[in-house]
Amino acid sequence: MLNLKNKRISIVGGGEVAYRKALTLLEYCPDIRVISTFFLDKFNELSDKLELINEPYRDELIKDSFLVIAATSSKEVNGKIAQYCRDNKILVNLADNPDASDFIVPSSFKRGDLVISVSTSGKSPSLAAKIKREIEKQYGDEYAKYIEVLGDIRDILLKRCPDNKLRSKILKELIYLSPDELIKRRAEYENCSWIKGE
Ligand SMILES: C[C@@]1(CC(=O)O)C2=NC(=C\c3[nH]c(c(CCC(=O)O)c3CC(=O)O)Cc3[nH]c(c(CC(=O)O)c3CCC(=O)O)/C=C3\N/C(=C\2)[C@@H](CCC(=O)O)[C@]3(C)CC(=O)O)/[C@H]1CCC(=O)O
Ligand SMILES: NC(=O)c1ccc[n+]([C@@H]2O[C@H](COP(=O)([O-])OP(=O)(O)OC[C@H]3O[C@@H](n4cnc5c(N)ncnc54)[C@H](O)[C@@H]3O)[C@@H](O)[C@H]2O)c1
Repeated sequence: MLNLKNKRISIVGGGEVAYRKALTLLEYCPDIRVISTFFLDKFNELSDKLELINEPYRDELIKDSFLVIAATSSKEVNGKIAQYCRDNKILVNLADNPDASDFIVPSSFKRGDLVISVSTSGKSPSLAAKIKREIEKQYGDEYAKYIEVLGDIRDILLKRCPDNKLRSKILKELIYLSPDELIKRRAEYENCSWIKGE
């Protein structure tokens, strides 16, 4: 998982594929520039979150990017973008060429800080999306809160339980508690200064 919070991403293209990648990446990065000669109408709904540049691709427009998605309908333009990125050490994904990409965008979903991603390494994006839909049903919205409490308890243990073995044992057991038991446990740990074994 890359931390993209302080990085710029550029997406070239304004069609269905560019839109899908923009929606996914907005979950991780607040600085996204989209460059295209034409934009689907639904991009207007994201105009306060994305920088939309209505121009044909040129190298200058992506020069300060950390990561670039080449999603135009032109293989030639996508290839040109890939070449520029390679020459300038910018990570690049080509929507039409997984083999020439530095990374592949997986099918993914979030429940708060829980991120689940599925990839078929480019063999079948449809299968990746199907498996994601199956897993999505098993991990509902309640997991956002659940993972938050787990994170709180882990922070407390890192500060107040100096015994590494004990800490690791507790952390491994916590994930089998129900959400209510977990919340009780957080309150217990919050109220004691040092956590020791029985
Ligand atoms: C997961 C997902 C994420 C996303 O896009 O955000 C994603 N594709 C999704 C859907 C999807 N894409 C396509 C279909 C039509 C049916 C089919 O072909 O199966 C469907 C199904 C649909 O629309 O439901 C067509 C397609 N896709 C690629 C090519 C070009 C090629 O392979 O050469 C072509 C043919 C284009 C053509 O015909 O010209 C390439 C890639 N697509 C990837 C990701 C990467 C591999 C991921 C992996 O294998 O795990 C990779 C390699 C590159 C990349 O994009 O990083 C997203 C699911 C989102 C979700 O619902 O969760
Ligand atoms: N990765 C995937 O999941 C996936 C899925 C389907 C298709 N594809 C591939 O992705 C590409 C895009 O698919 P799409 O359905 O979004 O296509 P699309 O035709 O809807 O959109 C292409 C976009 O590229 C823009 N464009 C073309 N030339 C440009 C240039 N020189 N500069 C800037 N913008 C330019 C167009 O204005 C348009 O907005 C295709 O190559 C397709 O083969 C990938």
